[in-house]
Amino acid sequence: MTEKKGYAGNGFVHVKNPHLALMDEDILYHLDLGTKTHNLPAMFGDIKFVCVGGSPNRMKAFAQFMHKELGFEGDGKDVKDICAGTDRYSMYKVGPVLSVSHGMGIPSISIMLHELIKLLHHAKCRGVTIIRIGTSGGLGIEPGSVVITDTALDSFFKPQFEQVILDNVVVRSTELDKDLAEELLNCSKEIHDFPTMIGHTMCTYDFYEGQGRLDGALCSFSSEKKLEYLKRAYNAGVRNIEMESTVFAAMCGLCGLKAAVVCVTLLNRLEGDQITVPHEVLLEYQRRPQQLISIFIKKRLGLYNQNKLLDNAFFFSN
Ligand SMILES: O=P(O)(O)O[C@@H]1C[C@H](O)[C@@H](CO)O1
Ligand SMILES: O=c1cc[nH]c(=O)[nH]1
Repeated sequence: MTEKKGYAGNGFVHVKNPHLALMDEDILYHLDLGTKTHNLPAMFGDIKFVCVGGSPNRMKAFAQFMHKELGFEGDGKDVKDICAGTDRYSMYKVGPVLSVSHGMGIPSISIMLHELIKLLHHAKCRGVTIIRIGTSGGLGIEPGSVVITDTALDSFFKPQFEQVILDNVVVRSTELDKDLAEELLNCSKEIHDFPTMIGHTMCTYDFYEGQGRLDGALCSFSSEKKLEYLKRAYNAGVRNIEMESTVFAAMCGLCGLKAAVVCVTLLNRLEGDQITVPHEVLLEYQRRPQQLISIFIKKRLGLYNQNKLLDNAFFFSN
């Protein structure tokens, strides 16, 4: 069974669940938010950009970076974790930007996305763009390159995500918004410090065996088999490998959210498995997608003027 994409005609976020309308209260358990305990439209109604990524520290750093980039007063160091009541995910709001962590892998991001999408729906948000800013393993490209995903592929190089629902397998499309990917690539032309490209991203259920690594606790294949698989992936158009893009693309597509995946590559998987770059270099790599997204957001808000910020602080309130 294949499910059809959502239609985002009116710009609202679609929740495709008839049971929700019958519920008196919706508790977003893993976010420690709820429709009766929080005024979600007042708290989140102005959100236009949602950025998600695996690590809570990265998403806090991104919020602090956006605080500075959008010209808010102060250093943003005291930005509050809205989900501090739970240690599952972290969430920060900076004007129209929401920065949320999702943990590692498909099950973790999927739980976060169910609750985040309902949150945007309850808050009556319109015209939201959602971007995953992550890390990945590169295929045949220079480490530190940034890949903007056009289509997320599964481990068989298919553009689909298989969701098990009860005892059925439902196949969902993993295509992302092509215009958004092009817009992001255009923004990357403002940055000259690292290469950025559009390519397919392979999404796996595991970092080790699932990504053809020889250095896990378990490995049953040869170095030749690994390279043969990774080269086939490269020939299928895959330029990087990570662990969330298929379910992210599928869920956002069905709920009418314009979505993009922008990941930096930490290594070239055709040359090795272990991530050997020093910690400071890793931190600098992780900032690359953030730099790109900051330009994109500022351009969308009309605040980007040849690298000079307009005096925009008074536009926003936290
Ligand atoms: O957003 P992050 O950097 O967590 O994405 C990738 C995919 C996995 O979650 C993780 C593996 O190291 O990094
Ligand atoms: O190789 C890598 C690096 C980061 N994240 C992944 O999923 N794989």
